[in-house]
Amino acid sequence: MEIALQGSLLDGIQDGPALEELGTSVTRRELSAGAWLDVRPGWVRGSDELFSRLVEDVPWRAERRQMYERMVDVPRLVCWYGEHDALPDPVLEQARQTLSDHYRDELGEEFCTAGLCFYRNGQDSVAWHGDTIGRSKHEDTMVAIVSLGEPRSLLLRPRTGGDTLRYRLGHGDLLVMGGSCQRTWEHAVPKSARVVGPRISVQFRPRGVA
Ligand SMILES: O=C(O)CCC(=O)C(=O)O
Ligand SMILES: [Fe+2]
Repeated sequence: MEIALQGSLLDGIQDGPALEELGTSVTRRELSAGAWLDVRPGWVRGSDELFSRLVEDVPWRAERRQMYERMVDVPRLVCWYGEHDALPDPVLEQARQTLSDHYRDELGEEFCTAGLCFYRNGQDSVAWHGDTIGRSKHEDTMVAIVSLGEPRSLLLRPRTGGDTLRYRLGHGDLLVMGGSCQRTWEHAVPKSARVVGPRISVQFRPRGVA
């Protein structure tokens, strides 16, 4: 009796990151042109510890890319996990599985890859783009983003012009871009002039979408 009680008490105050329920806690927002967003604030409980673990455990890489005739630093650190790579933390494995289960009927396939971005401070950013490398150039798909650490603004705007939407994402929030979102909308994480702490974004995508 005492032991059982202690066990259940320990469950309730269990340390360490874990996933909250997904189910009906996800709110959908229909956008124009067959695009939509699902949002689930605070999906990862204890997310600050997961953030710290990923800062340490992920082999972050600085990338450079050609911009006209110059090579420039990509303003964030990155790490890419393909479908056969072990993810750097069991909570991310669990997140990928839970997302696959939740969206399987609608998506018709699994989330496979994980792209990680580390925004070290307000100077790190990602410019306006859609994730249109691969099948997402022509097909509807989903990109699920888990945000850890300090909140940053994720902006979205329709390619045909229109108002920009702003979501402040951090501390375990989930946002899923779905439908035609990668083709018909663009997204960005702009630089911030304010002093902002670091954020990690984990993007889960189906095979052949980048
Ligand atoms: O930081 C984010 O959540 C977005 C990252 C992103 O759009 C990308 O890597 O394609
Ligand atoms: Fe993106």
